[in-house]
Amino acid sequence: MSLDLLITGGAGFIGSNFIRYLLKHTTNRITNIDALTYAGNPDNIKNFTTSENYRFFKIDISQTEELNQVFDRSYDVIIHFAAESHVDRSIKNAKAFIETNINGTHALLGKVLEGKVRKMVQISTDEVYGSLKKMDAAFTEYHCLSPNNPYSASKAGADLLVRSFFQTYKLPIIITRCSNNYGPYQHPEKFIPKIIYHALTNKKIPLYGDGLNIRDWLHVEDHCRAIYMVVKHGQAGEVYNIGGNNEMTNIDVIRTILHDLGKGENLISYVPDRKGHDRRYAIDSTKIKKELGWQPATSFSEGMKQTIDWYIKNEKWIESALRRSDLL
Ligand SMILES: Cc1cn([C@H]2C[C@H](O)[C@@H](COP(=O)(O)OP(=O)(O)O[C@H]3O[C@H](C)C(=O)[C@H](O)[C@H]3O)O2)c(=O)[nH]c1=O
Repeated sequence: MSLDLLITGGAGFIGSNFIRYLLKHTTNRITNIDALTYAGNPDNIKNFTTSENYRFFKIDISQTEELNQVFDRSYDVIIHFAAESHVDRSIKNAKAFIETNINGTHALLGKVLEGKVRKMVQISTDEVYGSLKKMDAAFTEYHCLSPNNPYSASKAGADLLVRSFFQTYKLPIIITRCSNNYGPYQHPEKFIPKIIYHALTNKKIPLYGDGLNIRDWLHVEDHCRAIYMVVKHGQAGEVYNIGGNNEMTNIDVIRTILHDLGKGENLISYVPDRKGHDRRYAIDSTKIKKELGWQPATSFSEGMKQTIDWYIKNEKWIESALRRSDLL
């Protein structure tokens, strides 16, 4: 059965990959809304317009009048990707993070409360759990939230609002929390595309602190497949962690990419640490594996080769993304 889906933030990295996944594997009707800020890139969605199941509106979710425009119909599911997501930007100025991530989520919850949507999936992050010490176990869905930077605090705030709407109004809402994504169409301010672009153009690669912070890397296509399983089969009120099972130190990520590109380690430049830099993220994804039968399918070495290949072929895309963000 085809579903009527409302996707927020569908011109961003994970959102646009999710729509690509839907157009390839399903016949669902898709309404994509995105504010097209620096990270929501029209280039990411330009091929979608040929599909008759797809429509796009430039909308800021935190502006209720703008949001009303797409409620000319009701939806089966909202899949809520729209978010300010770069930790370094949130440390400089958190205002947009509060507006989009908290007020925007609140505005969408209002639409679910009005009965305009049958189900909502809130796309969140493992950063809301805070940081783990190296030897600790991974975070499960039942860990308390302990965010350490303004970005993760804004996502935790949104998650708690979502939870409260489930508890108070019994609305059919689900939260997913992923680890660090990588793959095509990721904004080059983020670690992996930044390393690739700097290596390709022989620029120094800034490595924060001692380079031993650990992230768990998840290929974006594995993530999109997991989200669609949650859309179809997830239980209201539940949280599902989605991890890549692939923890690496930042220095090892850089070394892998430099090696794949045949570049030397002289490109690495140790720079002062990010303020409040979380040491390690790791999540336990047993729940989604057991309950929904999801598994990550892409190994890091294979996913990284594909990803590097994509950025090599799309160097112009990287430069236009940097220009849109005043970074070039
Ligand atoms: C940009 C940059 C980053 N780093 C380090 C900082 C982190 O330890 C690691 C990854 O950084 P990035 O900013 O790409 O991602 P995180 O801060 O882990 O957060 C990301 O993954 C979570 C799940 C989200 O939810 C965020 O939205 C997403 O941005 O590389 C450097 O050493 N140098 C750099 O130039």
